[in-house]
Amino acid sequence: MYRGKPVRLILENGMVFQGKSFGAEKATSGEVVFNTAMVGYPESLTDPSYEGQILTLTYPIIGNYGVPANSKTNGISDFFESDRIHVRGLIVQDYSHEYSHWNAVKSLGDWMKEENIPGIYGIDTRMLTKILREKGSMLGKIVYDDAEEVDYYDPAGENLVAKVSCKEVIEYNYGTKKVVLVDCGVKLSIIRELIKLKVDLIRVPWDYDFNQIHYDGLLISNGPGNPDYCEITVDHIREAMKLDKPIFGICLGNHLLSKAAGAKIYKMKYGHRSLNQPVRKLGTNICYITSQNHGYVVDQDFLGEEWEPYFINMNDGTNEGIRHKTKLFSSVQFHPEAAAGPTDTEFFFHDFVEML
Ligand SMILES: NC(=O)CC[C@H](N)C(=O)O
Repeated sequence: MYRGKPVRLILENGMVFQGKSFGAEKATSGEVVFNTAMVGYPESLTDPSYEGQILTLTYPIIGNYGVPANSKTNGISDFFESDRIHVRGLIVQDYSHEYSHWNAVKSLGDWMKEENIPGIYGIDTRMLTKILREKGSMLGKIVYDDAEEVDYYDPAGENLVAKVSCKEVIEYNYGTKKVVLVDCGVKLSIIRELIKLKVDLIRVPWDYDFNQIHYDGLLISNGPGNPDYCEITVDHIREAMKLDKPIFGICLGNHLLSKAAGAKIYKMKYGHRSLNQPVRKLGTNICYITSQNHGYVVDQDFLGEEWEPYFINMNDGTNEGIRHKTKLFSSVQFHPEAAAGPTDTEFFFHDFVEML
């Protein structure tokens, strides 16, 4: 049954898709990207790395398990990846007006209304994804027949990390070993993983000079947008490398450590956004199935000679991590904290804490 106002999705190449609205009734624009996961919309919507993007989901039935309460433990949300929705819009095939789940307290549409985020359904998202795969990620907008148009918005033109990073230092004192977490738009699951392992966590803004702090290990978080906006963070990482303390980076953290190691970053045609990306550990036949959400990737050909590629994507051969040949510096392009997705690579957090 189709309810909701008529609304259109327009791509920058001029293609128009007619659908119905759910969530907030407002026009929006952003970069249209697709995720092929079957579950995980509460996690994806609140993942700060989606800032500036309109997300389309290929799994056809969305909303059927509702949205959990924003309950918190020690001040940290139990089920979300940040304190708000970061996508600028959501495109789905069949929106479930009814939901059922032990953990749900509201519908996806009601949550999006509260957070002022529009959605469009009734779109063949698999067809749309084929178009995005063919032509590459595109800008797009969701517009109402009876309302004002909006301009295309290109997230690449803005420093999104500055928008989503914490504004001041936040401490989580759960242990003795001190870990500095550079918050470029950190997913809360990363913080939950580290707290579980009982470290003393110092979460600092993306541009904070953490080299003035005495710490045992440095973790560089995920985050949205073009890594070229984070040159100051790269400078701080380069400085930190002189200390020989363990450094680990996740996703945008892989881009930033790689830049500090001399590599270049480029934008992929349509990115990796799913919960089943196969990565192989180089020099072995070990393959992990990983959770991913990134549009930019490391060109490992420019890595300094003290560095080596660590993991490789088995679908398209792109870089999935780097490591220093002799020091405890490494980073991965995928998400060991999962959320959503497989927890097979969660051991990276244990390994990192062991090194401290
Ligand atoms: N999840 C992330 O950290 C994303 C990294 C980067 N913003 C990209 O899209 O490639």
